[in-house]
Order: sequence, then C-alpha cells, then structure tokens
Amino acid sequence: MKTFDDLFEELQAKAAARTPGSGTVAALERGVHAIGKKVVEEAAEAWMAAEHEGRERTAEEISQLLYQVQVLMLASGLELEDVYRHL
Ligand SMILES: N=c1c2ncn([C@@H]3O[C@H](COP(=O)(O)OP(=O)(O)OP(=O)(O)O)[C@@H](O)[C@H]3O)c2ncn1[C@@H]1O[C@H](COP(=O)(O)O)[C@@H](O)[C@H]1O
Repeated sequence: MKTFDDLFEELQAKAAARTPGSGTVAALERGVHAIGKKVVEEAAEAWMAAEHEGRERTAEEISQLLYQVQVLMLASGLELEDVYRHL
C-alpha cells in the first residue's frame, strides 16, 4: 500500500523527469493558482463526503486532497521535511 511519503517521492520523480502523460506534470505547468483551486475543491468534497457519503467515499476524497496538497508542495518548492517540521 502506498504511503504519503511514497507518493511524494513518485511525484517528485515525475516532476523532475517531466514524464510525458503525467497528470502531475500537467498540473504543475498550470501553476499554483490552478493547483490551489483543486486543493480547495477536494477539501470541500472531503467535507461533504464526511457529512453525507460514508467512510469509503470520505477516504477516497481525502486521498485526492492529499494528492493535491502534494502537488501544491511541489509547485511551492517544498520538501516533506519543510512541512513535517511544523507538525
Ligand atoms: N493519487 C493520485 C490522484 N488523486 C487525485 N488525482 C487527480 O486529481 C484530479 C481530481 O479531480 P476531480 O475532482 O475532477 O476528479 P473526479 O473525477 O471529479 O473525482 P471525484 O472528486 O468526483 O471523486 C483528477 O485529475 C485525478 O486524476 C490524482 N492523480 C494522480 N494520483 C497518483 O499520482 C501518481 C502520479 O500520477 P501521474 O502524474 O498522473 O502519473 C500516481 O500514483 C497516481 O495514482
């Protein structure tokens, strides 16, 4: 099973290689403003799922939120340690 750290490593590698066909590379090209909107969208969907749609849908939406947060980290030049330092 993929962890948060595993996913970040995968996304970093794809961003560095500019892997063709990668949705992450395409998102990074769209920039921070567009990525930020996806973070907010997925946060709202996670909230709605938690209130109305049950555990499985909530877990799915939270996974999408975590992905979008990682894309925002990459777009901002952040490493995992930069965030973990504040936990
Ligand atoms: N975990 C994710 C992941 N979660 C969400 N997303 C993308 O985020 C977007 C979500 O947008 P939407 O809300 O519009 O999606 P949706 O189809 O409406 O789904 P719902 O929110 O309605 O459930 C979609 O484009 C998804 O592809 C993800 N895209 C990629 N990953 C993983 O990231 C890695 C690299 O992916 P690529 O860069 O595409 O190779 C792979 O391991 C992928 O599994």
